Amino acid sequence: MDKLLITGGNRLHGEVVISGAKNAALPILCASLLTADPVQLRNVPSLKDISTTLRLLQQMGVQHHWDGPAQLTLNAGNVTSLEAPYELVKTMRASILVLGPLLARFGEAKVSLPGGCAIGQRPVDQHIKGLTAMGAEIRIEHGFVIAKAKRLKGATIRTDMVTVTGTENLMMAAVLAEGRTILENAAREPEITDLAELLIKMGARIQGHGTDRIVIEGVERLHGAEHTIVADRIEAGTFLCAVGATGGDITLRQAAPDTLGAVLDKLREAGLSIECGPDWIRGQMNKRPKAVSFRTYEYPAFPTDMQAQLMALNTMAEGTAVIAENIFENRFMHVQELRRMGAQIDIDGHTAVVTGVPELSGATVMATDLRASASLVIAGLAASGQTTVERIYHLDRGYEHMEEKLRLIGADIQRLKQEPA
Ligand SMILES: CC(=O)N[C@H]1[C@@H](OP(=O)(O)OP(=O)(O)OC[C@H]2O[C@@H](n3ccc(=O)[nH]c3=O)[C@H](O)[C@@H]2O)O[C@H](CO)[C@@H](O)[C@@H]1O
Ligand SMILES: C=C(OP(=O)(O)O)C(=O)O
Repeated sequence: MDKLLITGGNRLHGEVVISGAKNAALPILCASLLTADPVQLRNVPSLKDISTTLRLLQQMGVQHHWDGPAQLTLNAGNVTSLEAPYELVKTMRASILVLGPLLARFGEAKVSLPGGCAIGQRPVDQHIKGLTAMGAEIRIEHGFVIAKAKRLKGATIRTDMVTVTGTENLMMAAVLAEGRTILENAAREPEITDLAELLIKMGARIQGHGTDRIVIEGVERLHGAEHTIVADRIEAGTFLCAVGATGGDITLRQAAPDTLGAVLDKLREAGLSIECGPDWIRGQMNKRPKAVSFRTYEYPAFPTDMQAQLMALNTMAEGTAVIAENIFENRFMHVQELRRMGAQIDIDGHTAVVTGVPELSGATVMATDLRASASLVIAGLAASGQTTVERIYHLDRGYEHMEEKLRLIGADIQRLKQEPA
């Protein structure tokens, strides 16, 4: 398992090109199952989760071809299997996103329940509730969701909570259903808007995406389309936290500042000077950060996927921050690792109280999930001495060439390759 070796203390200066969003690309790859025509994508990030999804689609008979860097064509003209096996699903929650498209186009699907994930229980009951309301017969057997439906029928579905992949799965199912589907209490994340925009290019009739009420008129079939995946707002936010921690002056290119409102507000509160253009963000920091309290909620509020990174910034800030995690019940696993670096953090239920210290000290730490890993990298970049971040396969799931991008802006960071025993 690879490790990252970081020597802290370098200020960050220069430009970073932001990749396409993982959480938009994953549902979009699954949306290729909805048509027999080619779907051409640009700005596809090169990530472990993307290669896992491509393997999953490939074993169903979906062909893919890289046409150039970040350019991918998918063709689901000859689907031969309607099953998503455990081996491919276990590492990646997003694989549940083949359920809606398979059921909508082929009338059946057998999808392994996603494996236990570190940040919470993450059930898929709302996906099942919605598809059942659309007329699917669904049973759970031997760890698989087994679903059948002659043709899905439009329905009004109000999910018990706001769910991102739930909204995506139901939206993808509804585009080929008979009649009108209304998704109430829908998620409003920019990645949902991006998926809806691709589906509309494929011939889907969708309105209200980006709001909490999405209305979909089902059509008989979809056709191929071309689409450029939206920039990764979480990657952008992570780099801004990094410069907040080390000090310096960085400009993010090919970014989407309009998707980052709540994050930019908090970073400004922490003392960063931030300027934005249509597709760039400049972040400058020349002092010790100030502590900023925040609560995670659904978009457009502060995202849970940025909680660990902003906590890392708070560990070295002046003052005390109160951080409430309201989306996942077990998303503080970076805390014990940050403490190993000298951070002062108390946890009470879903609230963390972080009292900033003047400096963290490098240590060997263990990455436990994707964003926890990013928080440890941020802490390591600012800490005194050397930090080793172990188990970085989590980071490779969701950040494209993170250490190379950081090195280009002056970080002292290396990957130590370790072949599995
Ligand atoms: C691939 C992808 O896009 N992942 C993102 C997606 O995950 P994901 O879509 O899995 O997260 P959800 O929005 O579904 O989860 C929100 C909350 O609802 C609960 N829930 C969800 C569905 C369900 O059927 N039953 C249920 O109880 C979850 O356990 C969680 O507590 O949104 C999360 C919240 O912004 C992000 O952290 C993830 O990065
Ligand atoms: C939790 C995340 O991803 P996933 O839903 O794929 O586990 C994330 O991107 O932070």
